[in-house]
Amino acid sequence: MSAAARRALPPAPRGGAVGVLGGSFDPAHEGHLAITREAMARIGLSRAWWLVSPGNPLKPDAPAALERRLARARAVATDPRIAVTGIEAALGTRYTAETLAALRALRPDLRLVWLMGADNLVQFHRWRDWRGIAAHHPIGVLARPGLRVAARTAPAAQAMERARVRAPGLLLRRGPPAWCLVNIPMRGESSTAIRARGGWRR
Ligand SMILES: Nc1ncnc2c1ncn2[C@@H]1O[C@H](COP(=O)(O)OP(=O)(O)OP(=O)(O)O)[C@@H](O)[C@H]1O
Ligand SMILES: O=C(O)c1ccc[n+]([C@@H]2O[C@H](COP(=O)([O-])O)[C@@H](O)[C@H]2O)c1
Repeated sequence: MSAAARRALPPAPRGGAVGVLGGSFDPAHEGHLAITREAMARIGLSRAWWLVSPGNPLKPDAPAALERRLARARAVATDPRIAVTGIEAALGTRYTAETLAALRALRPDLRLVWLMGADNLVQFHRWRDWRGIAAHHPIGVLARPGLRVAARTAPAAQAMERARVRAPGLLLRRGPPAWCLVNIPMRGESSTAIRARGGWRR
């Protein structure tokens, strides 16, 4: 593990439960902040980390420069319990399964809960080693406008049906494999919409 990766690892209290929200954050928006806070409250997380990705392996277009996205994410993440990190670039990983394996090796004491919006559950079955992610980490899937049905019927949702829990508070109690559709108040913000109205240039 490189010194850069260790430096990029955010602090967290020993034995704590940390929500990990990976994303392009191109750019970060108030929706990210709201869903993270809501997920923390519902799941019972003391910290959250935003992993600003070097680039989503399934997205064809390159995002804005990492340093710019990190700076914007830090400006948006005004809650002191949320840390923003570019650790994936330092680790040289862009596949979530590999990133989470590295984080587990760095901090085996933590319970890391993977957080993602419902849009990502819809294509989760296309992620590298998605079953491995679900085997090691509780997963909170955060409601997103227009995606309720698609999330419920997603191939990965069906494949993981037996591991589904109905209440987010059960995720940590039960431990992996366990996932939950977390019914937070819907937030309409998206980075795509911000870019479309010229609020962010790549
Ligand atoms: N409004 C939202 N409601 C629920 N989840 C969200 C919302 N915005 C982002 N997310 C989730 O947060 C994570 C990071 O999001 P990302 O950086 O891709 O932002 P985005 O707004 O989805 O961007 P884009 O429109 O470019 O896909 C993803 O898991 C995404 O599903
Ligand atoms: O590991 C994969 O195969 C994989 C495929 C698609 C997306 N991801 C991760 O999903 C997270 C959300 O991506 P995005 O672009 O929707 O913000 C981000 O951390 C990506 O690295 C991961």
